[in-house]
Amino acid sequence: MHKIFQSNRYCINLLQQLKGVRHPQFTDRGNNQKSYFMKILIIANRLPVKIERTDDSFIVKRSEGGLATGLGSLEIDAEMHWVGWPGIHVENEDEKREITEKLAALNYHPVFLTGEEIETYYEGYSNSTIWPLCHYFFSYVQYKAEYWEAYRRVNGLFCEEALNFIDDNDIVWIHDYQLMLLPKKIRDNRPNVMIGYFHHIPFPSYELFRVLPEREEVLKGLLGADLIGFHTHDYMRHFISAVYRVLDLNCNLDEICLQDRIVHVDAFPMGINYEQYHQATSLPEVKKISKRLIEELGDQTIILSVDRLDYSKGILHRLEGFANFLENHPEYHKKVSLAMIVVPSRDAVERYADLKTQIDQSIGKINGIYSTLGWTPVYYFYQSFPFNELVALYDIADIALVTPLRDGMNLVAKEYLATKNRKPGVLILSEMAGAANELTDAIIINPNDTQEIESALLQALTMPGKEQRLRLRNMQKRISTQTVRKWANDFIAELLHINRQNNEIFQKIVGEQQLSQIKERYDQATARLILLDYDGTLSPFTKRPEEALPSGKLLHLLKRMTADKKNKVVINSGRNRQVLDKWFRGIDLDFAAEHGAFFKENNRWYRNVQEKITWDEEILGILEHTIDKTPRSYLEIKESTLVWHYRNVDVWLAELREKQLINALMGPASRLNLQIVPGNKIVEIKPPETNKGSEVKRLLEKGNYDFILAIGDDTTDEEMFRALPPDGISVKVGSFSPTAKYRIPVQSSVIPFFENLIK
Ligand SMILES: O=P(O)(O)OC[C@H]1O[C@H](O[C@H]2O[C@H](CO)[C@@H](O)[C@H](O)[C@H]2O)[C@H](O)[C@@H](O)[C@@H]1O
Ligand SMILES: O=c1ccn([C@@H]2O[C@H](COP(=O)(O)OP(=O)(O)O)[C@@H](O)[C@H]2O)c(=O)[nH]1
Repeated sequence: MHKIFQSNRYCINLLQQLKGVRHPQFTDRGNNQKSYFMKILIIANRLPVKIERTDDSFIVKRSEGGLATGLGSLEIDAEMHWVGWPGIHVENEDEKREITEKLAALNYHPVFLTGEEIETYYEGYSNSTIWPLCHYFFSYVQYKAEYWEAYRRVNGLFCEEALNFIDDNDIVWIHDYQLMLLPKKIRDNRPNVMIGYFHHIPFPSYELFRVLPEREEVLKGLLGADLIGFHTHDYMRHFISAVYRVLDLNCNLDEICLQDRIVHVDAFPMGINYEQYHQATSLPEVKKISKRLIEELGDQTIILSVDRLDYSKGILHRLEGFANFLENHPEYHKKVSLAMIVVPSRDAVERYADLKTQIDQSIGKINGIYSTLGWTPVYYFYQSFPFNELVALYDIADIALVTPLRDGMNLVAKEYLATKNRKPGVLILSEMAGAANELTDAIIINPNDTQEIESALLQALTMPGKEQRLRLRNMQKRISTQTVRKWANDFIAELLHINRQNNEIFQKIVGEQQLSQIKERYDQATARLILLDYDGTLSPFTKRPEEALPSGKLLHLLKRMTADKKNKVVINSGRNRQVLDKWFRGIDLDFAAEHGAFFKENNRWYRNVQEKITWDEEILGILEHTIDKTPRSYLEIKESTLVWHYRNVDVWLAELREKQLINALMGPASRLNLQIVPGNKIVEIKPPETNKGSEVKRLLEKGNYDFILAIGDDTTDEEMFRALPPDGISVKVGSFSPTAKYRIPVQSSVIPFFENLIK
């Protein structure tokens, strides 16, 4: 029984092959690391520093956030540089110079922003357009031409500064939504460097992303990277969906095929420095603060929440849930308090300033109603806490209440769990945080349902110690292995792997050197066999197959090729006999039609398959049903094959229907000994005996050639490439082929290639 499921996913095949061969890990590279690259350049909106102005100077303090810690622990021997905004507004040139010199000692390179740029690029496009869009706050999105202009301009400033430090072989790792145009800008200037981009916030569904007027430029900007990382598979999926819908690019699962390289997309959930938090409760300073807090709070149960002031964090929903809880559970009055840390953030953005007022009012109301002389229901801190104080709060808190309406990851949830060393605690976590994907032993809530917050609080307050410890252990197991160090190392390892893979693939592109090698062999040959696929190779892919008529230029080329008596030129196509005869009338070509089911030699057609097939009712029924459910798809009935075409169907729907169709056809196809072949925007049902390769084999048995060249763009052409002898020349048109020796990235280069060859 012949049943072959060929994948049309060249890139995946290739990836699998290459993965089988070698998957470089840092340790693989032994002592040769320096030959791979010399520097890693991190570019993020903010430098990991705090700069304080003194009377006559500046003090620069490193601020080791999660990112800096992770990158600091990269298992890679390379010089590390950072480019970013120093977080301080300075206009005076002498002051800028002084700060630049101080930062240079740390390998940090500042991009200074003017007041106007902070307003339009940072508060504007970054935090009033992209941030609300990515966090599903559609009605908060503000479009202003000057925001977009500034965003572009400032991305350009980051690029200019970064270019001062980038050499070929360097790694550039760009972070976050403030710099989405930067990967392309750097690629345009330094085509050979490895570029990674990590998106720290959610990437919204296409339906939301599409509203962005600059969606195309933003996506193209990101595609300058070789690797694009997200916290979760959902964000990754949304991004790929936006790419194929907005840019109409060829995407194969986690790969986006561009003309000159593949961009990979993957999920890398960011972790924390687990040990730092886990050991923190043994620090004398932390112990002291914890003790003081316990004394001050008495034996109250403490619910803790920690976030930047941001509408995405669901602070008002949390307060409403807590207020409901107090109203409905008076038995917990004087026994439970909510300690709420709200770190000031982006307060020049109107929405943030408004939210601050609403939070103040809500807390005022709750405390006004329920406070007693000895009990404050909500302790509210509108300030940032240093590490020791924060971990002391994590340590003493019985419950962490994390309720974002959307959050890229949420590191606070992980930090709370990691700190839990001395005594257990319960995490209540919103399902809308990226962290919820990993922390499945938390009490997961939908923060929009304030009743659910209320019942989660009750569940947490009554959870037996044994269950708390079990849940905690499970989650600590995960976060202690998926650390920020692993996150950074995984990302860079993948970037190196992709770079190597892209280099291997792209060595095959037919450039001047490759052309002259092929031409030399062509010129020396005495008997040549030239096998040509038609659609997508000799003719561009059109909306309707009947529109893909040969151009005058092509017909002229074929006449010249066939005029040379040393050439046997065969069009090896999936098209039927009638079309080939009609389109190439008067040219001395041979044909193979319907994937080798028929062939024409010396002006006569022969068949390799039985008489015209009467198609089985069940198969026709399945196809009909698929067409009914898939607008703009249609069936082509040929003499020996049935083809379901879906080139005009939405990509997502087509993918779904393709899978469903193949599943449904499997039974009848195996009963009737038919082969199902997925191709480029088609699924073909055909007898298994013939394919484009069987036709090549037949031709090779009959003739003796000293130059054999096959060219094609589709999966079905792989059979043709595989059937060539070892010295045969296989040329893939378009994206990658696991088999072909050469590649011509675009169809429009095919005719010029042959014109040069026969010149
Ligand atoms: O620089 P700011 O405007 O003050 O904002 C602070 C950072 O907030 C965002 O954090 C995100 O990254 C975290 C780590 O990946 C993730 O856990 C969180 O869910 C995200 O919201 C933002 O992405 C950063 O660029 C800001 O610097
Ligand atoms: O007073 C505070 C409150 C928070 N954080 C840190 O701020 C980060 C917040 O990260 P998260 O991913 O939770 O949210 P983001 O603010 O990045 O959206 C965490 O690492 C916290 O430890 C801090 O240093 N001091």
